[in-house]
Amino acid sequence: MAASTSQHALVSAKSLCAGPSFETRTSKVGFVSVRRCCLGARKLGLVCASNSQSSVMEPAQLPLSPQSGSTPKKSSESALILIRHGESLWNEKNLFTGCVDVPLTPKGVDEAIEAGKRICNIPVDVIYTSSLIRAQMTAMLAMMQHRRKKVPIVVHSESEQSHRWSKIYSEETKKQSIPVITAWQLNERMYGELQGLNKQETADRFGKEQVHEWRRSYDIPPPNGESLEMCAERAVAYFKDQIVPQLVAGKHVMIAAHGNSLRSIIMHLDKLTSQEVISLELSTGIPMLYIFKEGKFIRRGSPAGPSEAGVYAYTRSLAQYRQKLDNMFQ
Ligand SMILES: O=C(O)[C@@H](CO)OP(=O)(O)O
Repeated sequence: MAASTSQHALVSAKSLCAGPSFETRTSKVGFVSVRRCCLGARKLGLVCASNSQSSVMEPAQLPLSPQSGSTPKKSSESALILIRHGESLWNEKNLFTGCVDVPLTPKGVDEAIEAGKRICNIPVDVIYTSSLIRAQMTAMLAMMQHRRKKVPIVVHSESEQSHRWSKIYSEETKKQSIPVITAWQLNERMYGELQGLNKQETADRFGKEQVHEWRRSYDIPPPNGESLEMCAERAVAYFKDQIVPQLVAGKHVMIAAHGNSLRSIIMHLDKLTSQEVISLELSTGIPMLYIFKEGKFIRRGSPAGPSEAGVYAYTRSLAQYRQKLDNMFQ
């Protein structure tokens, strides 16, 4: 079932994204049970709401925003990479995690490194992560693999002092950096009174159906926690207000986040219904690539590793970027 539905996703996408350079492997897509894909043709709200982060960020360090008076590169396309964090210590123990701030396991570290190899030829100008360490570790470990070798630097916006104390005084050094913006809105959905409980024991105690309803219904929250709908409300609002303006400005964006905050964003990008999104499962550490062009999101599948044979999700401009890296680093 996973293979056939993933295949469906790719076929759907392929019909919209013409060209031979498309991911042909279906097993590594990281999605299962999605019936409708690559339909991100919805006009997005491109108005940038007030940006608490940008008020404390270095203009030279920052991606341009429409509010800054820069001219968006209208004809350009931007890459959007989504990565669910690698396995965490509580994934390994089968515990409900939610907003508890748990680090990666060694396997999760490896997954993040592998994810990085898969995106090492795709441009990244700005990184968004949740405020949770497992997403931040994933973003940093993945970027260590990037061929461009820019340094990801966490933007500290918690106070005027933290902004001032983390200032960089070299324009050249700034150019060789990638801002990493952390946002609680991208956090995993808050799992309420299930946080820290064992998933199997909870199913034994409350019944499989009840626990499945808490885990995979769209609008039924776990006790004192967030439903997927509630999580989507804050994650998608953040995506539209803060991240879309970067894409409109021609910036290439990576988001490292969580199963449910990313499902929310994918629901928005692929226009999935609430029925469709509940059967969408994301693998840990598998990057997903979208192209943002002329106000539309086009799903390009999951990039393959650089040493793997075969074609994948490149567009012409991504292929040119890869060529540039080949020229720079060979
Ligand atoms: O425990 C959690 O926070 C999440 C993600 O690992 O679990 P679920 O699979 O139920 O969404």
